[in-house]
Amino acid sequence: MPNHGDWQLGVYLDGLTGKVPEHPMAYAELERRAERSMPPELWSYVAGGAGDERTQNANVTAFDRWGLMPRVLAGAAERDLSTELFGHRLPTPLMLAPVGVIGLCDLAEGRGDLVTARVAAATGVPMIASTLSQDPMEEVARELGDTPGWFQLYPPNDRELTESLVRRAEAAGYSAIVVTLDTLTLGWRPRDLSIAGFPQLKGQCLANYFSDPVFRSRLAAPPEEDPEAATGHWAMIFGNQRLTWDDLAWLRSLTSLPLLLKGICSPEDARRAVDSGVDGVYCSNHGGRQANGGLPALDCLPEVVDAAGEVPVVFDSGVRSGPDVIKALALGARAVAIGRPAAYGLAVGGRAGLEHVVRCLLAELDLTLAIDGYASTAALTRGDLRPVR
Ligand SMILES: Cc1cc2nc3c(=O)[nH]c(=O)nc-3n(C[C@H](O)[C@H](O)[C@H](O)COP(=O)(O)O)c2cc1C
Ligand SMILES: CC(C)CC(=O)C(=O)O
Repeated sequence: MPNHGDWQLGVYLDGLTGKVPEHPMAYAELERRAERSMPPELWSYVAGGAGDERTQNANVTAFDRWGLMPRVLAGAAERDLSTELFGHRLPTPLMLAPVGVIGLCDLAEGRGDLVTARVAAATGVPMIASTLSQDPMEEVARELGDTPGWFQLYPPNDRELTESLVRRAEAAGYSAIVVTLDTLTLGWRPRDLSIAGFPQLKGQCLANYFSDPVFRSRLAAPPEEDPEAATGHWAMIFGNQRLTWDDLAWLRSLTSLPLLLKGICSPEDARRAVDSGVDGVYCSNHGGRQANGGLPALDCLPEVVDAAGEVPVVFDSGVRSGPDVIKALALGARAVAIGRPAAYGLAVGGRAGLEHVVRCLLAELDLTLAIDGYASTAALTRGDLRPVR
């Protein structure tokens, strides 16, 4: 596993003379380039959010309301970016959030799930592999090398299939299961609904279902012979709106791997999750893709952290820069994940593009700590932030 020295300042500057592909990119430029590179239906699907996207935008601007207090002469010549999660010491607190259709964001070959895993292996930044993928989870896991991978589970409304997906994730070597609970049905996404982006895309990211023995046993003909019927069956089983807290004991009993619940924004839910025996709480509003009119995820983070107590909290939604990562950590997250920035990096430059996004983000994170006098990401606290007036 690469040590965190890889993205320390010196190497970053080396990067400017050739190691980092092209030049460091601010998020706005990355987004512009991604829009130019991606087919319109894929761009709409990835960039879009729920309703008029106010919550999605508020996720991003929420970070502007906090500022890191700069300190001087603080002994931050060497920085420790590492964090610990479920017995793994990770070189940095950054993670790659699960993104269904990340496969298609690899515009050259459509193998984005595998490419993302290779970038995870090269950078030591863990990947959370989505249930919705172009390539089966077993093949994705093989690309991860020594870097931990977590499997994100959309629990279908078929318990036997849910169990089968979890068993496969365990056998493939994933080291945690993340159950996403904010997408038990799809959100109101006008960009998708108007140009029918997602319906065209979804058939291409069902490899985990089509390769599953339980899923296959539900079909009259194998997916290779009748993909339309298989996709239709998937549409029937994907949504699981009847899932409640009563099902949590069953979900918990499915695995002895660390279990996280993703989509938690309310402190009551965080408390309930902890009481139900989960190992981690994943505070996220799905990047504003599911419900509009809600709170920015960052605003929910401190209360979720307080409610979770000793249980670690992972955060995503709106993270666009190194300083954003610092703010989420200071508000109590143990690790911080990116969704759209990773998808855009892949779209703009394939493997090199995604690696560039990851390395730029980590370099900016490290450089900001160096300048503002913080020697350790794990030691950041809320007291290091002030509200911006
Ligand atoms: C195109 C796209 C597909 C996504 N697919 C999944 C998914 O399959 N499972 C999941 O739990 N979250 C999914 N998410 C949500 C991300 O995991 C994450 O919560 C979100 O992207 C974070 O916000 P950000 O994009 O502002 O970084 C998806 C997000 C995007 C943009
Ligand atoms: C198929 C979808 C549910 C994938 C997803 O989580 C998303 O588009 O946000």
